[in-house]
Amino acid sequence: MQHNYHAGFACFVGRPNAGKSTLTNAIVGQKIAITSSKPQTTRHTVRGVVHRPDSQLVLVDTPGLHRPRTLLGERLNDLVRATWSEVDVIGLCLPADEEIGRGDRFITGEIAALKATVVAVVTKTDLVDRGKLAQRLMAVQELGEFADIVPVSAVSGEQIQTLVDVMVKHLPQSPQLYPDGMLTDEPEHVLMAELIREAALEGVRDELPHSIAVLVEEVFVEDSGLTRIFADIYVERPSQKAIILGHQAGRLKDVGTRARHAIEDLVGGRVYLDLHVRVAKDWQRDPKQLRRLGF
Ligand SMILES: Nc1nc2c(ncn2[C@@H]2O[C@H](COP(=O)(O)OP(=O)(O)OP(=O)(O)O)[C@@H](O)[C@H]2O)c(=O)[nH]1
Repeated sequence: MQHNYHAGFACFVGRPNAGKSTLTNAIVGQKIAITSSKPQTTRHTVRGVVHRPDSQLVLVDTPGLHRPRTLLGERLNDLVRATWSEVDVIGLCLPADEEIGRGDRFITGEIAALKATVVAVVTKTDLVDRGKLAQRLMAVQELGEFADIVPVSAVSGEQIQTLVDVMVKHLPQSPQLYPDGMLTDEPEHVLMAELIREAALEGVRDELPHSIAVLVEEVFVEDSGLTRIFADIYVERPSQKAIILGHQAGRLKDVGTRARHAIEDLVGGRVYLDLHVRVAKDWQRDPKQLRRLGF
């Protein structure tokens, strides 16, 4: 483990419209906010990873907290608290152009009990003048105990790097959590795998009904913006491999082109797709293989 390397999870919370999503995008600085219509299997959706030489800040999405009115509401809130309790740093977003309200006080109270370090983030500072901002900062100071209070504007970019510095400062010492250059994890991988699987099945659906699975091994976003994806298409038998490959692997080439276009639409940039077809004998009956393939 690299000495003095810090890494951990952080999320932004706050009432609706507080500027959480805009702030996340400003920090990560790339189009990575891919929303899957499928229910998430992981508790966190990683929205982005900020890589620095000595640290890694992993920004996750967490569901919003609501005033519980029903038992279901309480259960949901328990889930939210469980999720929140897994992050190291929470950025509480409070818009500079609005008074602190009951919703803000409620959320502040809820997160105060967690182990996470809470940083108050006064958002949308470009919408107020200095006098108003000073007033708001004082009101925030009275709202609760915060490790830091950072005013930012996601629109002008002001103080965004300072906020990252502050959040990183509160991360625990830890080995690197994600490979260099990786910006998102599972949900995006799952979506990419699904697009590749769709392309691979096109035209041969009747021949290969359920015997094909796709595993995205690695995704790297290069500085140039090119996304490199390494994925394996798994089939059960060599005869099925031959179908996927086609004559002189010509069919696989088409599959790759179709999948690449679909993924380029998804990530909003250029994609290099490296596809391999592998035979994993009877993977559907092997729990270990199934788990590996995400089932
Ligand atoms: N002027 C200005 N507007 C901002 C800033 N950040 C966010 N906004 C605007 O505020 C509105 C809400 O921003 P979001 O990022 O969607 O807020 P959110 O907290 O994710 O909202 P919910 O998804 O409803 O919880 C949007 O119209 C943004 O364009 C900022 O720094 N400056």
